[in-house]
Amino acid sequence: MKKYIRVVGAVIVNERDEILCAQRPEGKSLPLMWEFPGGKIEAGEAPCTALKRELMEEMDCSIEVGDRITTTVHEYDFGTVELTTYYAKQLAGEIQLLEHADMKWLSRKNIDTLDWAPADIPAIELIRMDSPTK
Ligand SMILES: Nc1nc2c([nH]c(=O)n2[C@H]2C[C@H](O)[C@@H](COP(=O)(O)OP(=O)(O)OP(=O)(O)O)O2)c(=O)[nH]1
Repeated sequence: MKKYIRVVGAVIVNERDEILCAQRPEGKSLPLMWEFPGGKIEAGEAPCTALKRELMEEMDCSIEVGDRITTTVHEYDFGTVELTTYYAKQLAGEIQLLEHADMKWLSRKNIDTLDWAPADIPAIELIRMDSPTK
């Protein structure tokens, strides 16, 4: 059976209703594809705690976690990823790219112009259609 990997992703929205998009590094799975910052939930960890921990580790950024967007399951050759996305707001700190190759802030309507990790596509569609009040 394939490895089942539970992952959380933060959809960070700024005051201009732009979304933070992060590019994966070259040397890992899904190289140079775009994703939401976040990562694997550790054993016994709450999803929201995992998301805050990952954002500190990857971007030195503290966040407030908001509404859940969606949970989707995608089978990759290296395993099955269950991705849950949450809206989030940046609370403090300058975003630092400690693990990612690049980042962009994109408007909702332009968010689908990047080469997203396949597991993210359902969330991308929901975010594009969503209102800017979140
Ligand atoms: N953080 C994050 N990971 C995602 C997204 N979409 C998606 O398919 N993934 C995949 C990529 C990774 O295989 C896994 C997340 O684990 P991770 O963030 O700890 O990834 P990693 O590169 O450090 O680890 P690895 O895959 O090299 O083992 O989920 C997303 O939007 N955000």
